[in-house]
Amino acid sequence: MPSSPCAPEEVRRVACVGAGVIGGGWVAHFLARGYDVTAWDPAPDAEEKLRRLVAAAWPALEQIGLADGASPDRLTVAATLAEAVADAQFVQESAPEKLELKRSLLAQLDAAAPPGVVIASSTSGYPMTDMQTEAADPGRLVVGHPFNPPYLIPLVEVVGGKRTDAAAVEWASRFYKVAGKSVITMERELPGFIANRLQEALWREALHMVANGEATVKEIDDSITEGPGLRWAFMGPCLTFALAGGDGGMGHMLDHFGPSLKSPWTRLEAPELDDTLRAAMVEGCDEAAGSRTIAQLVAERDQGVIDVLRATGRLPRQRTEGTDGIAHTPSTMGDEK
Ligand SMILES: NC(=O)C1=CN([C@@H]2O[C@H](COP(=O)(O)OP(=O)(O)OC[C@H]3O[C@@H](n4cnc5c(N)ncnc54)[C@H](O)[C@@H]3O)[C@@H](O)[C@H]2O)C=CC1
Ligand SMILES: C[N+](C)(C)CC(=O)CC(=O)[O-]
Repeated sequence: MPSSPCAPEEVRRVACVGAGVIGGGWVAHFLARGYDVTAWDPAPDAEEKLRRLVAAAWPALEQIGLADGASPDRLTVAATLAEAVADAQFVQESAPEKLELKRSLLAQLDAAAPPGVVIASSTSGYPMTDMQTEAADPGRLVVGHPFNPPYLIPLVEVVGGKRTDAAAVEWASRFYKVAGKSVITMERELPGFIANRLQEALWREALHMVANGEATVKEIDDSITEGPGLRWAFMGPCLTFALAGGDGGMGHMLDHFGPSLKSPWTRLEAPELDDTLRAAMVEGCDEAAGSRTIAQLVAERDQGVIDVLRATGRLPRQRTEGTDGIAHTPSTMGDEK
């Protein structure tokens, strides 16, 4: 692979390919961090939806602090994929989670983007080794797995495939940090990466409980938001459980509770996602949402994440009032740029 044409700190132009929930979220994030963003999405109504998503996210982004010069006006929606990436200095792909589509799209992006520019996929679980098979220069393809919404949740998991150049992984990790993200750079490929492997374990058990009538959607959600979720925002599951061992820490915790690992609390197989389970999950979520629309829930979630980031010291607690009446808080989530 030719080396990247610029240092991560010098990037000014980012291309986002695929502009749905996650691609749109990336667009909002990069705009808020002061980049020029070009997006492309083949759906006929993509531009309208994208601009709506950015407008809905912007108040939250203003709250956490915009980079100098950041503006939704710095978004260009390109007519073609080639136009979108023609002068990009970094490309984020967020197309649907279909392996064949990813393979062919990444090959097209590789053919169209300037030589050496790093191309990252938002995939939720495919190893890059499986996606980079058709690209002429697989060395510059990495996974950059975000969390929804990418404009508020700091984590990105970065990992290359067997044919990825180590320099591309290093470059992408550095770039995301400069762009305000919190990065885990994985040494080796793992389907589902780290966080989704953990989330899927929880999710699988939730589906089992609903399928078996053991718990409702609301009980499952409350059990996390009123319970362990409060701890997980600032202390992970391992350290949290070390405290369950009292002064004896993790050692005592394992001696005491280790045998329960063999109890039937965990079920290794995923449940069949049949029509009945699908309907139960949809109905349960509708009930939990009550009269709140998706747009209202998104705003509620965004405010909740900001409050948690602030409460846990990852954003300044004090806000200053700008002359326009908008709270401008310098974000600590992008302090490397
Ligand atoms: N939804 C989520 O919570 C998360 C999703 N991801 C990953 O992000 C990626 C995108 O997922 P979502 O945004 O949820 O899907 P989505 O369905 O909301 O958006 C996908 C977009 O891709 C567009 N598209 C279709 N064919 C395309 C092509 N050939 N080239 C470019 N764009 C194309 C669609 O028009 C659509 O706007 C997937 O790889 C997914 O696994 C990662 C983290 C979280
Ligand atoms: C549901 N999902 C597997 C696509 C979720 C993710 O990949 C990450 C997230 O946002 O939790």
